Amino acid sequence: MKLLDSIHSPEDLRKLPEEKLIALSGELREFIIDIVSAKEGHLGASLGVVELTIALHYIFNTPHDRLIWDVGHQAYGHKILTGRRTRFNTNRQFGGISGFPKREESEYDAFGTGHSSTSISAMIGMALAARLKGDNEREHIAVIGDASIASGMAFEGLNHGGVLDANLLIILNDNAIGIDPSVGALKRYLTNVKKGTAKEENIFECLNFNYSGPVDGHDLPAVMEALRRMKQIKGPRLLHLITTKGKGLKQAEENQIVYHAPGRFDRKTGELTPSPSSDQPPKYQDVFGLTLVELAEINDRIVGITPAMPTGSSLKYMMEAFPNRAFDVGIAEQHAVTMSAGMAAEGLIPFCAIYSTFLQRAYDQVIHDVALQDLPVIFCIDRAGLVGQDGATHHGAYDLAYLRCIPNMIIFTPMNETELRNMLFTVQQGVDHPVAIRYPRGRGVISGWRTPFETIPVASSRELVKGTSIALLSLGHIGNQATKAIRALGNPKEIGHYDMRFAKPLDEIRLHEVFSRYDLIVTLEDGSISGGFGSAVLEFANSNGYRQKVTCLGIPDRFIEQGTIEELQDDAGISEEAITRCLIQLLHEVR
Ligand SMILES: Cc1ncc(C[n+]2csc(CCOP(=O)(O)OP(=O)(O)O)c2C)c(N)n1
Ligand SMILES: CC(=O)[C@@H](O)[C@H](O)COP(=O)(O)O
Ligand SMILES: [Mg+2]
Repeated sequence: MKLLDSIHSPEDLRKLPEEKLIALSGELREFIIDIVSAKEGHLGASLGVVELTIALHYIFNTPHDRLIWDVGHQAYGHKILTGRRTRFNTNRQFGGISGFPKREESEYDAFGTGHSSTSISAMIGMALAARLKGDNEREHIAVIGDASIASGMAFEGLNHGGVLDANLLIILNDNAIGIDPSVGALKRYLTNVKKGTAKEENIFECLNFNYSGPVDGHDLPAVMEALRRMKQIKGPRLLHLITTKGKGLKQAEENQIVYHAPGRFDRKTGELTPSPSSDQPPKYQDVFGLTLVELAEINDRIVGITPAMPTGSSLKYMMEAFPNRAFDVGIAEQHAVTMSAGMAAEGLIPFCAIYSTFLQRAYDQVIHDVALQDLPVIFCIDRAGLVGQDGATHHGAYDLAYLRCIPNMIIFTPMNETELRNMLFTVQQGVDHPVAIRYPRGRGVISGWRTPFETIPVASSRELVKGTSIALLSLGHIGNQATKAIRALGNPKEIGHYDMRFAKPLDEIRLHEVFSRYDLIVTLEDGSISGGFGSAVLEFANSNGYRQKVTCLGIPDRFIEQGTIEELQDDAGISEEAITRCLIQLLHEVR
């Protein structure tokens, strides 16, 4: 029997003789590779903290001692050792366990994560709570990566934590990479610490943390010894571990960007499983990234900004082509937005590429620094809508609602690659307002997308099909599901379909036509119904005295968990089947 099979909780782990832990780390690594190779997920980060995970649960009294995993994509080993080994094959699947720590899933998941750099603040909150309850012994541990600790929120926590008389233990897991290589002055400083060439003063000691390290994070006895030493000390402490992302799988160590979340791969050779067909439409992110390079060639005022997602957003193409005009600022969404505002104030045309879910962190900057000054920052909002297996922390469900209420914003969402390309072309000609262009994770619908540029007038929509009594108004890529649903019903003459393109400003001329012609209206979007595009249409109808029934299809008022995008769209009621069901019902009403 394997050692791993005997561990159902950290209680079992703590009963193992210490000399067996190295063998256990080998088994844990193999188990993670086994499951992730078949079921997909985040690989490199979890492989890099196998020794640390075992040591933490062995030495500390979890779950009483609080353990928080920043971002949480490295917590697979933690999940497996804390009673979820037999369910780990459902990781990130619909109805299965989450790919991130989640309080409702286990008492060992002290705090839910997914977005980065929250662990230090959450840990401080828990430590202060313990102190107020008269417990000065409990330990509070935040495991945070080198890219995440460079974020503003982590610095806020360091600044506060350093003056507290509370049990705070930060484990800095330094592998010198985020998803893409880490950037910035802190990265440079940490590199110098590792080389032993850092200045005398240690940055963390200056902030009043008791610093220890750097320690080889794959030398299990050394990690155990360091943790035991830290346990003897009270107050704010930081242990600096050096690890290798992807440790234990050659390809993952050698190609850390790809093996961050590699998709399926051969468990034995490590080779990636090829995708079924090369003749697929392009990913929206690539249409954005490659089109931006074309536009930057003809317009030297264009600059590109990404907060730590050059590969995921495909801004990497512009970074390669124009290294002086494209910037990875690290995990710093707030800085990315305000820096873009500064650039726009100076007459540049900043394309700020940012995932919908991560833009949430820079909401005040969007309002206060961009919109209030009506600065023409172009937000290229990727991963809008349901994103799939990353689940509730990562869905881009709210951008339509949270942007629509901001004065001066123009919100465009393309139904296909050509519309995305043409809108990127349009805005660089000069729109004079902030613009949000939102598009989903995944592929578009057409292969020959590199068509000649055309301008898209602001607030213009497209009539796709004229009908007699039911108008379906769709926004963005999800409109393709509506096209399929209408086709599946045999293109009934009653149903008209419109690609509305703009959530703000609305194409009011079109809406007057639609409300004058049709008896029933359906709106369709891949964002929250509350406050989104459907709400905008209802506001229009209300303020113009139209009385038709308006059915709003979109993401309902609950958090959608993880699964394939198809499963989740069905769950939310916006899949092709769900749209078909809705249209059948409405056809009964009008026939
Ligand atoms: C606020 C926020 N921005 C961006 C991301 C996307 N993201 C997930 S992991 C990651 C890199 C994290 O790097 P690091 O902290 O060094 O951890 P490692 O993966 O190396 O363990 C990024 C940018 C995120 N999760 N949250
Ligand atoms: C953990 C995290 O936040 C990222 O790794 C995220 O999962 C990336 O998402 P994409 O795969 O859509 O780029
Ligand atoms: Mg890292």
